[in-house]
Amino acid sequence: MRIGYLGPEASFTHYAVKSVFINEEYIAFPTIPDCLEALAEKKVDRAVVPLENALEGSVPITVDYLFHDVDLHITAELISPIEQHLMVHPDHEHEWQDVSRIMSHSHALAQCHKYLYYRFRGVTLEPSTSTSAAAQYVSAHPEENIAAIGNALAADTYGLTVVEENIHDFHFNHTRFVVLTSELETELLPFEHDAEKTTLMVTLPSDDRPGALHQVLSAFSWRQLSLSKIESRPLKTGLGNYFFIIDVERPVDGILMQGAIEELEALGCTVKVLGSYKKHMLLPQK
Ligand SMILES: O=C(O)C(=O)C[C@]1(C(=O)O)C=C[C@@H](O)C=C1
Repeated sequence: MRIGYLGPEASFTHYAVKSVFINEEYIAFPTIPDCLEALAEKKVDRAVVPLENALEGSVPITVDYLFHDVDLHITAELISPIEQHLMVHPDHEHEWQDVSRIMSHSHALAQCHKYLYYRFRGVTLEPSTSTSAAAQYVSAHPEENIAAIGNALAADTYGLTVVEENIHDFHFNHTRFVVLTSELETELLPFEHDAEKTTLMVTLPSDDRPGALHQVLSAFSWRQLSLSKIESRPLKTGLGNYFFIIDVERPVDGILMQGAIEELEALGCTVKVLGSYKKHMLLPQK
C-alpha cells in the first residue's frame, strides 16, 4: 500500500505513519494539500495528515481542505505525544543562543510560544511547511547560524544537534493525525484502540433561523449521543457564515446516529459523514 504523508522524512506525521503502517511504501509530500490531492487523484492509497493539536487546536488547512476541496474520508485517528526540541547545525552548537532565525511549522512555533518569547525575543520566527522541512533547511545551510524546532528523529536524520529539549510550553502536548481514504470505511490498525467515533461536517439551513444550532445540538442530546468536539469554520461565503465539525462518540451505523443525521437533514442541514473510525494511541518517540 502507498501511504502519502506530510514530509519530508522525520516529520511528526512520518513518525505517526511508521508507527502503524509497517512494511508499506511511504511517500512524502511537501504540503498538506499536496498530500490530500495525491489521494484524491489515487496516486496514493492513504494520506496521513495532522488535524488537531492539544495546545494549538485544529490545523485549519486540513479542516478547510477536507470541507471545501476534496471528497475524502477518515478511516483511523492516530494520537501521538509531541516533544519539541531546539536544534542547530553542529557547526553552531556553541553559539546557538545567538541564532538569527528559528524555523518550524507554524503549529510547532505556537506550541513553544512562551519559550521563544522569553528566550529569543526579537529573533525572527519563520514558518515552514513542516518541522522536518525546517530541520532539512538548517542542515543544508551550515553557513547560517539558525535553528529548527522539531523532533529527535529529525535531529538524527538531518545530522543536527539538539541544544534544548522539550521546549513546548505545556507538558500535555499531543497531536491528532488522521488516516484518509477515498471510501467511507473503518480501518483497524495493529495497535490498541478505543471505541468507534464519527466526525460530521454540518452546514446549517440557509434561512438563518434563530436557534438552528440549538436544534442541531438537541438532535444529539435527547438521544444521549455524546459530543467530544464541536468547532466552527468559515464557509468562505461571507462574514458570519460557518460550517460545524462535530465529533460524536458513536459509530455512524447505529440506529440513534442514523436518526440524528436524518433529523438534521429534515431540519434543512447539509450533513457530510467525514468518517467513522477508531482512535489509536501511539507511543512517544524514544
Ligand atoms: O508533522 C510535522 O512535523 C508537522 O510539521 C505538522 C505538525 C502539525 O501541523 O500539527 C505536526 C505535529 C506537531 O503538532 C507540529 C506540526
